[in-house]
Amino acid sequence: MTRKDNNHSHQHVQLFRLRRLQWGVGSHLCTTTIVFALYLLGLLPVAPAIIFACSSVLLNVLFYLMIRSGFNEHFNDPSLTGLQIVCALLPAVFVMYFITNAQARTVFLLIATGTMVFGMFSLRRRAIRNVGWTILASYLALLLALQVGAPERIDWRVEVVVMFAYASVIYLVSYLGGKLVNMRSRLKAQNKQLERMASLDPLTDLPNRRALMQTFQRATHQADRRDKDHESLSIGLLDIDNFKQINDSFGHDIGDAVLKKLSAKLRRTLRQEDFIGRFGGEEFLVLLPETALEAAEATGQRLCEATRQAVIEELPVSYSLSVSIGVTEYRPGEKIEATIKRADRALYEAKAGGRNRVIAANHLLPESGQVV
Ligand SMILES: Nc1nc2c(ncn2[C@@H]2O[C@H](COP(=O)(O)OP(=O)(O)OP(=O)(O)O)[C@@H](O)[C@H]2O)c(=O)[nH]1
Repeated sequence: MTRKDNNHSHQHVQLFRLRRLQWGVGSHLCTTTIVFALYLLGLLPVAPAIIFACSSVLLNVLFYLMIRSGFNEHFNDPSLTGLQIVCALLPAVFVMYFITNAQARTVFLLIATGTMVFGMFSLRRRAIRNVGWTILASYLALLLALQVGAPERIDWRVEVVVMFAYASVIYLVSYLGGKLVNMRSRLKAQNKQLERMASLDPLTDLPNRRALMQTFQRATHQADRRDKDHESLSIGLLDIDNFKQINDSFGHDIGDAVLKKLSAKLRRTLRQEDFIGRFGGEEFLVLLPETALEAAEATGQRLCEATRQAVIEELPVSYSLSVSIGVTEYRPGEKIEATIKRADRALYEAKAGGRNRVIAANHLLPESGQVV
């Protein structure tokens, strides 16, 4: 993955976190509505209701700024889910203190459970459980505060049952959350493997034709954008010479081993930023970004030399392995199939000219009345 791809996916993750913050805002709005409903019902004085609404707004603005500025990256959980849930507890516990009806108080435990369930999608099992225990501990602290400030508002027998029920809910949610986390990481690993399988050639471990075409297409977009600075992009179509003969004389397994070992050797011969993949059979496509035709021809020569020098134990020492290569430069705006076709024609010339060589498709040389 290039640095640009990394940046792109990082921005994507941050955007996703911001979008998830909207859920938090939604839940705050919902709780604020309940708080004001309790006020209208005469179960809560107006001052705590207003303080609750203000602190909700403040918290959400704070979290928004933290994600927007990238400060969230300094946290163990950059999505800040656990922190958001725990911070949302403070105004809730504060407002609960002033609610005169015990039954109305438990509504907040219900909302807190909802937020915990929400945490199941991004928190690990332990973190979910910790959030749950924090909620329960806050509730207990509230009851103790009430015991001191307004003991007539609590019935400890009922509260013990409530807390026991809530502890069971915490256990259940964290258990299910753990299962969900496992499922998610298994799915992620399987997706990665599927992606790998869909883009790699199983024999040579090089990118397959599909991946090659995608990368080539992307490279042409970049070359088209940079056209003003004359950034070139060249390709080479490489074919092992007389490969059928290797199969026929030494067997298909030896043919496979040659493909495998030569692929690795070719990959090592190229620069880090170059790209090589198996185009099909014994044919390979090489993508050479920021490379003009002359330099591409020189790279082709290096690949030819590397093939001649390749030590493949499965072949007799006397066997001289060689490749033929057709290189060409991508012309801004053209279809990749047209570039490949030109490289293929150059490759055909290389084969016809005696193999074990590089032929560059010269832009100006007409062939059968066509410009190649
Ligand atoms: N062992 C092995 N052989 C393969 C594989 N894919 C294609 N081939 C063989 O590669 C050979 C290609 O033969 P041809 O197209 O005649 O080309 P060539 O013998 O290399 O001759 P030139 O290209 O003209 O030099 C065929 O015999 C295919 O069966 C593979 O994965 N493993």
